Amino acid sequence: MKIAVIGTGYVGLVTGVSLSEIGHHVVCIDINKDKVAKMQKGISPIYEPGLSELMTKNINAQRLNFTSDHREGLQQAEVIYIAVGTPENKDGSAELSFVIQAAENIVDCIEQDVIVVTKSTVPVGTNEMIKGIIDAHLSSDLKVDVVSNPEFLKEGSAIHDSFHGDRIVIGADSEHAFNVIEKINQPFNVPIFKTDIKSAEMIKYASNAFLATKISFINEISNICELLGANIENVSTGMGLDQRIGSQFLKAGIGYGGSCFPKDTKALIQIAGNVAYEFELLKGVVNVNKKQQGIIIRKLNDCIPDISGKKIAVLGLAFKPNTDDLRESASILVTEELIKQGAEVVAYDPIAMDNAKSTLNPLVQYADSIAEAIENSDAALILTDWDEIKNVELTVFNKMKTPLVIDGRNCFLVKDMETHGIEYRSIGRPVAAKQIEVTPI
Ligand SMILES: NC(=O)c1ccc[n+]([C@@H]2O[C@H](COP(=O)([O-])OP(=O)(O)OC[C@H]3O[C@@H](n4cnc5c(N)ncnc54)[C@H](O)[C@@H]3O)[C@@H](O)[C@H]2O)c1
Ligand SMILES: O=c1ccn([C@@H]2O[C@H](COP(=O)(O)OP(=O)(O)O[C@H]3O[C@H](CO)[C@@H](O)[C@H](O)[C@H]3O)[C@@H](O)[C@H]2O)c(=O)[nH]1
Repeated sequence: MKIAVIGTGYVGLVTGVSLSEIGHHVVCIDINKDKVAKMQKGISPIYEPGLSELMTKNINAQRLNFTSDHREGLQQAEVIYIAVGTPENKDGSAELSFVIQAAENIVDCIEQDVIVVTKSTVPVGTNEMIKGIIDAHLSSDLKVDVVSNPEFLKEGSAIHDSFHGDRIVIGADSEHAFNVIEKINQPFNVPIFKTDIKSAEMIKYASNAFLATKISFINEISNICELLGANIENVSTGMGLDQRIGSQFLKAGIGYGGSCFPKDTKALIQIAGNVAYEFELLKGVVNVNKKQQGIIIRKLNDCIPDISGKKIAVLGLAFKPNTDDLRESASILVTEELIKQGAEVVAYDPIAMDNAKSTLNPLVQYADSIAEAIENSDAALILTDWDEIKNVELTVFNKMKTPLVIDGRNCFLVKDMETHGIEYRSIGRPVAAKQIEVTPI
C-alpha cells in the first residue's frame, strides 16, 4: 500500500517507520525542512529507543522516504495519515490550525481517491470537519473517506507500543474504509476495535483522562499517607493486586507532564463545556496535578526555608525516563521557582540536556554527570526516574555539602538512605534521618 504521513513529530515518525517496517511504502511529509534533511539521512530528530535503527533499515530498503513537498508526498498516496500537532489554546481547547492546514494540503495535492486517517488527537467532530473541508474544496469527482485512528503510544517505548499495543481503534463510516485500514494494520497483530468516528475520537481523550485521573488519585492518597504515616509504595502495591484496579499508573510522584495528559485533560474539559457539560471530576484531576507539581519546592522549603545563594542540584529534566522531551515537565516549574528564590541551580539529565538548554531559564547551569551536579550542593532534587539515577551508588551523595535528597519519584529505599546518613524526603513515605515537620499540602 502507498501511504503518506503528514507531520513527523513523535506520532508521524513512529507511524511512518512502523508502517514501512510491516511492508508498506511510506512517504513522511513535514514543513520543517531542516528536520526532513536530517531524517533523509536516517537521523531521528527525537530520542526514542529503537527508532533510528528501524528508520535506517527501512530507508535502505527503499520503503521509507521523507519530503517537505506536499505534492511529491501526497500525489501517489492511497492512504494519507494526518499526524500534525494539536497543541493547547490559551483557554485549554485543542488548537486545530495544523489539522486544517493538513486537510487543505490534501485538497491541493491529491489526484486519486484516498482514505484520510486522523492519528492526531482531535476533539469529537473534527473528522467530520476535515471531511467538510476536503469535500467543499475538491474540484473533481474524487472520493475521500475519513477515518479516526487515534494513537496510544507512550514516549520512551513508542516502537514497542506500535508492535505490542493493547488495541488499534478504527472509527469509520464506510465498509471500504474499515476494510482498507484494517488490512493495513493486520500485520501489527494487535487487537483491532472498530467503531463509529465520534466514539473513536472520544476513546482517545477518555483513555488519557482516565490514566491522568489514576495518577492524580494516587498522588492525593500519597499526601494523605504522609500525614498518617502510611507508605504509598505499599498502598499502591496492595491496591494494584486487585485486577479491577490494576497496578499500572499508580505510581505517586510530582504529577503528570508530557505532551499529552496536560493538554488532553484540559481539552476534554472544553469539549464537554462546549455541550454545556461541566466535567467536575476532570477539573479536580487537573487542579490536583497543578498542586502536586509544586510539592518538591514545598518539601525543599520545609528543610531549607531560605535557599537564596544555596547550590541546588536538579537530577532529571525530561518529563519521564527514556525520552528527551521536556514538554510540560515539572523541571520547567521547579527550576523557575528555584531561580526566583535566588538559588544557584545545576542540572543533569542523561539525554534531555540539549532540549533543556533551549527550554529552561538561561540561569540554569548544566553538569556532565550526577556527581558533578551534586558536588558541594546544599540539596539534590530528583525529578525523573532515569535508571542512571535509580542505580547510582549512594555514596555519591557524600560529595554534597549537606546530604539532603528530595526525591519526586521514590527512586531509593528509605532505609538505604538512612543507612547512608542521607536526609531523605520522598513522596508518600516516611522521612529518613532527621525528623523534620513537613507542612501538609
Ligand atoms: N507525542 C506523543 O507521544 C503522542 C502520542 C499519541 C498521540 N499524540 C497526538 O498526536 C499528534 C501529534 O503529536 P506529536 O507530539 O507527534 O506532534 P509534534 O507537534 O511534535 O509534531 C508535529 C509535526 O507536524 C509538522 N507539521 C505541522 N503542520 C504540518 C503540515 N501542514 N504539513 C506537514 N507537516 C506539518 C510539524 O512541523 C511537526 O514536525 C497530537 O495530536 C498529539 O496529541 C501524541
Ligand atoms: O504511574 C504513573 C505513570 C505516569 N506518571 C507520569 O505521567 C506522565 C505521562 O506518562 P506516560 O503516560 O508514560 O507518557 P506519555 O508518553 O505522555 O503517554 C501518554 O500520552 C500519550 C499521548 O496521548 C498516549 O498515547 C499514551 O497512551 C499515554 O500513556 C509522566 O510525567 C509520568 O511521569 C506518573 O506520575 N505515575
